Amino acid sequence: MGEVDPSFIQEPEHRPKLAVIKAEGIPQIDLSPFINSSPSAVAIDDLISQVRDACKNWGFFQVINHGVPVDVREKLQSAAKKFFDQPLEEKKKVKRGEGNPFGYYDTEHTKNVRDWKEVFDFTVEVPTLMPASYESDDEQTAEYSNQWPDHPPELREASEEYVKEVEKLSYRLLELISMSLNLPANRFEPFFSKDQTSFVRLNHYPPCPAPDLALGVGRHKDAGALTILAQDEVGGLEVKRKTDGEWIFVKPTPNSFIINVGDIIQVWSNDMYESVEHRVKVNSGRERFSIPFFLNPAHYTVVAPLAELTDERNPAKYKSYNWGKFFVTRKRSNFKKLDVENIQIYHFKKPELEDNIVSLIENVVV
Ligand SMILES: O=C(O)CCC(=O)C(=O)O
Ligand SMILES: [Fe+2]
Repeated sequence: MGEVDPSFIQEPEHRPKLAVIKAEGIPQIDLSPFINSSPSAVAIDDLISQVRDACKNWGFFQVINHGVPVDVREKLQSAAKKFFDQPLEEKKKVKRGEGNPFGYYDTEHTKNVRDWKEVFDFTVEVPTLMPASYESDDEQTAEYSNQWPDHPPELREASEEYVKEVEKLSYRLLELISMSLNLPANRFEPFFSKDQTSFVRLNHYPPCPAPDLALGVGRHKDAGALTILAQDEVGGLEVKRKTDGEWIFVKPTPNSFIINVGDIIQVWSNDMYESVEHRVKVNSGRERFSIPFFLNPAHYTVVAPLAELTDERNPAKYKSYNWGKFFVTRKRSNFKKLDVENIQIYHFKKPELEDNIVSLIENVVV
């Protein structure tokens, strides 16, 4: 990417600190009791309570013994490196464009500042159905498929194998999260079993001559339900600690995955769990690779706090919204610098005072 163009420069208050804060990191959870075929009830209960604590306190956790074979992950990591090692003209042959949001690109903006990275996105469900536009009155849908490059030839198969394994893990995690909210294990399954809009991103962060000014990914929250991230040994991910807003470095642990709850789980849980801000630092010496799997529901999913988790004492904090429209609106702002803030779930937040008054009136009447 050469010199640091001004479009990459973060506002002073969002620039990264180069020193790493020594702190207790995000919790690590050993999933082996859940991956084993005959786990004890006590072990499962313990796991559920670890997941509950991690989701409440951090919104993030790291899992080990997760059941995804290490060779499946390594095959994709090495194919991804081969892909990004090619000259730009080669990568641009599978560039995302007006007609297809999946493929290669290097001009993503997060909060209107350009990210120091290049990515290759591919979708899980082929074809993936999505609203054709972000306009709320346009009901047309579009069908998207993947654009696989000729080189390296193994990228497609490595990607498809990886998805199969990580998707299984995502369902197990959803079950744990569901039980941690005192819901049946399969409560979330119908949102994903048909027409899911999940996708995988291969991230490449090249060495950056100004790691004090730019970020690999600017501060953001993931918009979907759940993210399962594989990071390499270089490190760079930072999570905003809920207790004090400090940015905490996520130390790479070999063969682990980093899990975070996204905005949709925040809304479903009516703020019991929070989708937490994170960002990626870059460095001047080493390139870094990471692979997030974004678990997203069908585009027609109407996202709202779950009825089981709300009542008159804890009324729904959000108005419902359409996932597909939210997603395409967010994507639009990620690819060009806009003058407006991109769409966020707090735009759907109900005014609390009004809620309280309504529930007070209801209580008086009843
Ligand atoms: O590369 C990473 O560690 C995280 C990337 C990320 O947060 C994202 O792509 O949403
Ligand atoms: Fe993210």
